[in-house]
Amino acid sequence: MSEMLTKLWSAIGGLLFAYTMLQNFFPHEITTPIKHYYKKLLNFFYLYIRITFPEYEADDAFQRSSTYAAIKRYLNALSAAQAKHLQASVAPDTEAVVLAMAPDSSEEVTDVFDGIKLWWSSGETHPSAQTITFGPREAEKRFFSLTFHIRHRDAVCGSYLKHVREQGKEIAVKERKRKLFTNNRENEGGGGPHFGRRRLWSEVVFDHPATFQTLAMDVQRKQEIIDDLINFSESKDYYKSVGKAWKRGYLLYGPPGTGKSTMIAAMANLLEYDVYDLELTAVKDNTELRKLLIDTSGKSIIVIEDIDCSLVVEKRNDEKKEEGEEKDPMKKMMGMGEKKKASEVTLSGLLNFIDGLWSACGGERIIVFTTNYVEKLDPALIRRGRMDQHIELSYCGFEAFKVLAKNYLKLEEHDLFGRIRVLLEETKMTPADVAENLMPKLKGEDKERCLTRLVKAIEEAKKKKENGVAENGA
Ligand SMILES: Nc1ncnc2c1ncn2[C@@H]1O[C@H](COP(=O)(O)OP(=O)(O)OP(=O)(O)O)[C@@H](O)[C@H]1O
Ligand SMILES: [Mg+2]
Repeated sequence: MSEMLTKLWSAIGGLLFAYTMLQNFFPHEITTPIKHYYKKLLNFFYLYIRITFPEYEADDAFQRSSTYAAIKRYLNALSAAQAKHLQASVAPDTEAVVLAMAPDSSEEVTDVFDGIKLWWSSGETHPSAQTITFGPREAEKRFFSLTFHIRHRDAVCGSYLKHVREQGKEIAVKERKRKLFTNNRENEGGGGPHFGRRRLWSEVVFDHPATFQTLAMDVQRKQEIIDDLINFSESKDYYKSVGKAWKRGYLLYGPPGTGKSTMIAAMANLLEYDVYDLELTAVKDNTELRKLLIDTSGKSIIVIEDIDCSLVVEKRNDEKKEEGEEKDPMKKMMGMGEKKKASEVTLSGLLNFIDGLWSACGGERIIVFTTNYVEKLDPALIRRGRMDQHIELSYCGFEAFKVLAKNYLKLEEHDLFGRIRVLLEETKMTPADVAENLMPKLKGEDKERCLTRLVKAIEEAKKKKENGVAENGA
C-alpha cells in the first residue's frame, strides 16, 4: 500500500515538473489546453474545498455582506485564542477593544464542529495603482476563506454555515449598545447621510440606568410583570404555534411622577431591547405611521407616551378639517385661511398599527402606551389582545418607599420608618416626590436628615389637603 502511495506521489511530482517546464519553454497556444487538463487532474487529487466570503456583496459594491460580518464576530473569539498576529480595533458602540485575525497574515484558525475539522483564514487584495475606485469593494477586497475536506461538503454548507451565522448574530446582539429612536418630523432629516431619502427615525445610545430592582412599586406586582416580560421574550415558538404575531401590548397608567417612563426604561434594560419613542403628533398620517413601524427592528419596545393627548389631536383634527373648509373661493385658491395641518393619524390607523398585518413583520416587539387618564381612552384601543397587560402605577405605598430608601440612602430599617408608613397610608405622594426628598442635597448629608425632610414634606402635604377639604367644605 505504502509503495503504491509513493509511486502515486512521484507521478504527481513528475507531472508538476513537466507542467513547469511546459510553461517556461512552450508557446501559449500549446500550454493553454494542457493547463486545462492539468487543473482537472489536480482537482481530482485535491480533496479539500475552499469557500471564500467577500466583505461586500457580489452584486452591490456598497452593500456589506451580513455573512462576512457574522463570520468576523464568530472568528474573533477563536482568533483571540489561537492566532499570533491579531488586529485590534475599538467597537464604536461599546468602546471595547476587539481583537480579530489580521487580514492577510497567512494565519489559520481551526474550528471543530460535530467532529469535523475546518480551517479559517482571512485575506485582502489591493487594487493596482492605476485603478480608479468607485466603491469600497474596488478599494480593498477583504475576505475570509474556509477550507474543509470534500466529504463534509453537505454538513458544512448546511448546518455549519448556519451555525456560524446564528452565533455571529447572537454575538452582535450581546455586543451592541442599545438605541433610543425618536421619529422625525416631515421636514427634519435626522442625523447621518441618507442620500435624499428622509430618515424616519433619529437615534442615540440608550443609556438609562433604571432597572426593576430600583423601581418602587408593589413587590408582587413587580415580579408578575418581570415574569410576563421574560415569558414573552422566550416564547417565539409558542406564538408561532398558536398563529399569533410575536408582540405584546402594555398600558401603563397612573398620575404624573409614578414611574411610567421609568418602567419602560427598566423593561428595555431587562430584555435588552431598543426603544422607539413614537411622537404621534409628529406623524403626518396613517401611511407614515405604517412606514415608521416597518422601519423598526425586532427586539424593540415601541412607546407612545400620553396616548390620551395624542388622540385628542385626532379629534381636534376632524373638527379642524370642517373648520378649515374655506368658503371664499379666492382665498381658497391663494391658500389663505387654510389651517396649518397637524397630525392626521386616526384611531383606526393606530389600531391597524398595533394589530394590522404589517405589525407582524419581524416580530418580537413590545408596544407600550402611557397615560395619566385611563378613563379617557377609547375602549377599542385598550381591549385585551391589543393591550395585553394594564399596569397601574400609583402613589407611593410603604413597600415602594422601602425600595426608594434602599436605593437612595442604602437604608433597610430606621426608627422613622414606622412614622413614614402611617403618613403614606394617610397621604398621597408620588414616588417622584418621595425620591426627591430622600435624595441627599449635600454630599454626605446625614441619612436621618433626609428621612426627616421626607416626614415634613408628607406632613405638609397632609395639612394642605386637610385645609383644601376644609375650604371646600366651608
Ligand atoms: N416607581 C418609581 N420608582 C423609582 N423611581 C421613581 C418611580 N416613580 C418616579 N420615580 C422617579 O421620579 C422621576 C419621574 O418619574 P417618571 O418620569 O417615570 O414618571 P411618569 O409616571 O412617567 O410621569 P409622567 O406621567 O409625568 O410622564 C424618575 O426620574 C424617577 O427617578
Ligand atoms: Mg413619563
